Amino acid sequence: MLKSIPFDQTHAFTLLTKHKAELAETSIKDLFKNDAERFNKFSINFEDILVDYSKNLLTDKTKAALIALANECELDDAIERMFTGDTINKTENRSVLHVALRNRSNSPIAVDGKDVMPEVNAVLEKMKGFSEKVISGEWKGYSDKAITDVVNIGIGGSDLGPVMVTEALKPYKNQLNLHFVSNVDGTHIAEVFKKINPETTLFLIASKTFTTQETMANAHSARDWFLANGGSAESVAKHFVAVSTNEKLVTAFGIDANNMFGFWDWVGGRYSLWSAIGLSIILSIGFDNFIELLEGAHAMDKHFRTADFNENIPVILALLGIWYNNFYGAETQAILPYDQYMHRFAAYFQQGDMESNGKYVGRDGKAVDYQTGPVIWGEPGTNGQHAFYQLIHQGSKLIPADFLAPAVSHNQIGNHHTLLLSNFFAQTEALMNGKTLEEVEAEFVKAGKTQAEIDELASFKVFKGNRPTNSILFKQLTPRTLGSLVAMYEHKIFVQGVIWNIFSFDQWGVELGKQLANQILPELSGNEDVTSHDSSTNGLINAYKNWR
Ligand SMILES: O=P(O)(O)OC[C@H]1O[C@H](O)[C@@H](O)[C@@H](O)[C@@H]1O
Repeated sequence: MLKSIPFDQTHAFTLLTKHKAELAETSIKDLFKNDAERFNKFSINFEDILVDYSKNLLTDKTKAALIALANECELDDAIERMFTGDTINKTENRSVLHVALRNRSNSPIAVDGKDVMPEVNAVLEKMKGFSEKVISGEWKGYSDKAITDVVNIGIGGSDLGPVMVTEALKPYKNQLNLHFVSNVDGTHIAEVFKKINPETTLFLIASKTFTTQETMANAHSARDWFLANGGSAESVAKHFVAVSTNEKLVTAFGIDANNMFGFWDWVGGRYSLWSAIGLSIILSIGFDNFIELLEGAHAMDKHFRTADFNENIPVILALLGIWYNNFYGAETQAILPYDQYMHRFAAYFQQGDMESNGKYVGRDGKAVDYQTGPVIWGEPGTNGQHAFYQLIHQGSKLIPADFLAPAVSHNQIGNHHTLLLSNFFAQTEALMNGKTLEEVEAEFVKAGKTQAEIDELASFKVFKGNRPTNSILFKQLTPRTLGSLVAMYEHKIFVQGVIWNIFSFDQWGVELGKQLANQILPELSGNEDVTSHDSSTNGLINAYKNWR
């Protein structure tokens, strides 16, 4: 079990608070001027990934103090506990073993004394056999036609990972058309129905619990649609498979246990794309590419578990996040991929990070009085530049940002990629350097402006700079590299949770939402006015009843 170590009572916390005051007059720009080795010192190469964290408000002393903080919070011990199957998810009494799902070395990992690797490998083999049949056309629908379309029905962790990865790895895609239905809004599934043919469609019902209201509603509507459009009860087995930990409910729904791909309660929903939840990924890019994804994640796992904290990418990124979040009052973290294929990457980590570290209760059961998880947001560059970067450059808030980009594009069209990357390089430089009043005035003079015009306008064009960024440059967005990048962020989140002294692997806040919706549901039938809530909720429900 993880110890409770209140983070703000550590010696390192006090040191960092003092150290922040020492840095008050320091700019990142000056740190570069005074140290020719800064980039080499504060960047890490890992396989085809280069993580440059030199454009941060960080000196050797800052780094040492942050690592001292990690040590004082016994991060080493926490990492080992995760990798060896300790029940670190205390509030649900579970191990946290997404690392076992991609444990390509196959070394034994025990939960309650039993090695989980044979089961992990058995499910992978089952998915391999099944996906090969579907992709090759050997798996036939009820009218003996090959499958052309796959519809993944799931939400949260049973949707976001597969969506993000299948989008990111589109260049590796085969002929199957992938669709994702998550929202309980009937519009989502209705639009998919317009595009598919029941004879050639395979539905994957993906739900860890197989109780999630949205997913169950969509699954039943899919089956109703299938039966109403030519399918029969006997042919359901050819068109519906399930991905779940709950065999009982899967069979109760009418899906044969043979058509179920299992996983285990030690896989958190938001960490489940590596499990059978990845079946839609396998169907989209093939089993071998999925294994590459796992290999990439496994390589990052090994790095995280063994590298000295000074050179440990997830640890460094996590500590930098804590530095800004808890010592500079930053409330958000932007994730900005300069790769259109990664357009769901930030959305994916909204769940990964905010569901994990959006907690105010410490591991001792008491409320913490410091900030925990940041608000995660972002869009691909350069779209973001023309939307919200104004606030990052000149707003009143400090917004630490991760910039990610591939050196080689999958689509070599004209000079698009050099244009894209020139923006990637320019933005972090500009965020750091800013623009002084003198520089702005010089520009005005050059443009022939009068002194009166300069006096009136110059201040608006000043950029303070000193805005911290990480640049994560990688060779190309391959399955292996994507696997490493996702695992890198997963472990970053883990490290932050350990240091903030919270439990990162439960999600009671989401469970509350599920209960509340179920309470109101019966009140929405009938025409009588509802009076059981506050006047706003009553008023809204009753207005809805009048209009529908
Ligand atoms: O896979 P399930 O069980 O349908 O859960 C879907 C999602 O439900 C809730 O929002 C949370 O528990 C998430 O972590 C989970 O990913």
